[in-house]
Amino acid sequence: MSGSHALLTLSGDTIRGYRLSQLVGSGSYGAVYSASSGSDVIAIKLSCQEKDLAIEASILQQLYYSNAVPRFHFMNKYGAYHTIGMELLSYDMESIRQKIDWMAFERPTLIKFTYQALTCLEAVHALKIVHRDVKLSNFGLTQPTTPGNRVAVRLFDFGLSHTYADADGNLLDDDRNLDFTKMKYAAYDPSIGCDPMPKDDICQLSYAVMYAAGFDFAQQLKLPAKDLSNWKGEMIRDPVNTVPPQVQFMLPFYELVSDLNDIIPINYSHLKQSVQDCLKDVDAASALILTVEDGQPQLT
Ligand SMILES: Nc1ncnc2c1ncn2[C@@H]1O[C@H](COP(=O)(O)OP(=O)(O)OP(=O)(O)O)[C@@H](O)[C@H]1O
Repeated sequence: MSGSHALLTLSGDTIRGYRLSQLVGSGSYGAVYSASSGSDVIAIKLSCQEKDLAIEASILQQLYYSNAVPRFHFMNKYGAYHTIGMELLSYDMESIRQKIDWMAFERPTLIKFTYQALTCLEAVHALKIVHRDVKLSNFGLTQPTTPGNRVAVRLFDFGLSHTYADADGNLLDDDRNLDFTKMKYAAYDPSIGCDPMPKDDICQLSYAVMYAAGFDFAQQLKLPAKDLSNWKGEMIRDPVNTVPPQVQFMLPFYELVSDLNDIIPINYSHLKQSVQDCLKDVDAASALILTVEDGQPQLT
């Protein structure tokens, strides 16, 4: 059995007093289980990638009170695996998208999601951390709270993240030397070899939003490298004529994203206001509501 396959068959094992109950997700190097100890239910992520998991644990700890990421519980070693215990989220945004009509969120949902996702990134960037792997499947929702089934957006999977500057603002290298030119959904600058910076997280968010709106971003990523790069460049040079029809209504946001650079500090209030301006009759800061009927989630 390969190491990664073995990661998927650990239901029933106990880690730090928590019994792994159900596999809730898996990625290239990790598996995530729901796990319980009495009435306490959490998520436990297991991975063989020691360094990535240590970075992720440290970042979740730093962001504990931010309401931007799942709450950190513990880090542990379990046989050959490294583990993180954290708050159990409900759905991730991509798995909801796959289950809803037309595989596209409605405009008010897109607006509320984008607003909250920006708030998450603002908290992350405030600590001089850049996520570098922003995509729809890396945003999750908290467990619904009663009354009303309100949920909040959380950013997770900090395996590729990096603290890019110290407290004095000196830039810090990442000795993992990750190559972001190979990441299809990288923002334009990293795709041509620049180090990913906070504005690139926001650019990746803008790609995630068009995908969430029903634009066939997966097909776009299949373009020859040169064409894909040209398209990303055009999104910056000429958003009016490049932003896909599904998110033309969010042009105020895309225009601001195209103006971001690494010199001028990001004005998150301005970005959030631009999201609000896209749909004036919806309060972008109002809560998202998650309902599930016959296994079919709805996010409004
Ligand atoms: N705290 C959590 N609560 C519930 N589910 C989670 C949680 N964290 C992650 N998941 C689920 O597990 C999946 C894999 O998690 P994660 O993305 O952190 O692993 P990874 O191996 O780093 O993945 P990737 O290959 O995308 O980098 C996610 O897509 C999500 O569905």
